[in-house]
Amino acid sequence: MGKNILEVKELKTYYRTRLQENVYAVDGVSFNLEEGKTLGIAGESGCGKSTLALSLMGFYFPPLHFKSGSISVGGTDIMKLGKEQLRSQILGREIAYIPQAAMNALNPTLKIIRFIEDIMREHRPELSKQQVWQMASERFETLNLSPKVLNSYPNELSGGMKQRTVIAISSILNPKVLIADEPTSALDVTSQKAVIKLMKSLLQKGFIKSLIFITHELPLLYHVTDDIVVMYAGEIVERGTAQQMIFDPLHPYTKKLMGSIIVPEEGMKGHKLAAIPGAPPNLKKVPDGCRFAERCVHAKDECRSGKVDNRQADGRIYRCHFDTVTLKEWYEHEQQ
Ligand SMILES: Nc1ncnc2c1ncn2[C@@H]1O[C@H](COP(=O)(O)OP(=O)(O)OP(=O)(O)O)[C@@H](O)[C@H]1O
Repeated sequence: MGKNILEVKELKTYYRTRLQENVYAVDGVSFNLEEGKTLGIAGESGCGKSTLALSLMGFYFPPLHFKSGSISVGGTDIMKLGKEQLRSQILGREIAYIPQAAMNALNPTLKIIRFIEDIMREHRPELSKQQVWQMASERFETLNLSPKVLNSYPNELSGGMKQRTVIAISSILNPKVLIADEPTSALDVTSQKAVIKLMKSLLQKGFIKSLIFITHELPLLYHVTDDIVVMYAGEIVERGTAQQMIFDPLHPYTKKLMGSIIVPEEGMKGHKLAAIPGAPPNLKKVPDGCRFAERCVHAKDECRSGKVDNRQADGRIYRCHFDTVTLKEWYEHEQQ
């Protein structure tokens, strides 16, 4: 086993709405990420993926609040740091985040090099403008991006190029963990491939040490990530290798989610999350017992009360009342 770059233990974070209600968007999440590994996060819309990403960055600005748990990046518990320490020592350097639609948030009046200068002014004030230019153009070249991009305005770049530029900027300080939230959505297939290639090359060249990839595009998760976690209603319901999760899911929710791509690889193209009847529970008041029970065709009375513990099987973890033999029997019957 490699060294853990990121360790998350029983993390609980919530939104406090204007009506003073709490939305428990991340509710007891634990996982580790090893050096050199890529972790995919999947789940339907609203299950807490983006909130988990924000929470890992320590972005606790109202309405988002930290409740409990720990987040350790490269051995430092970031929840024990003050806001200023977090900003100057951790964000961008140790852990970096590319939010959804980040490429559309670039200030259109600034040339790309200005964004990099801003980062360097904060983190490497000893560098002159010329040195920043030199460093940025070398980095862009190594990543197969034309250094000419540095002199361009965001709206002069295509969507795919803009996204690759955002990724190159976000990783300029060589963070140990890079979190990319839906980095390929709204891109055509060729641009998606270029973005994936870029992220792989960041890892191969050692500019980042690990990657968290949040996406709805299941085939991408299979091709890009080593492991996948599936979130449901603020919790991780299963974690395993990409191969296990896609071709041999255990948790009934993972099974439904992955249902659309348990077909030969050729047919995987274009498949997105399968529609699952019903809707996830309201995160203001989560039900007792298994949160998926209301939508699970296999649910029994015991699923609707008490605590559901994690189970371990074949090196993976899943949160369900039933053992693998029972689950696999059900799934075999479903296929007949
Ligand atoms: N600013 C906010 N205030 C209150 N509740 C919020 C806020 N942002 C998100 N939520 C709620 O938190 C829960 C988790 O949302 P989140 O955006 O993390 O899910 P997600 O899995 O990333 O979804 P998507 O794939 O659509 O981005 C949802 O119930 C959502 O409605």
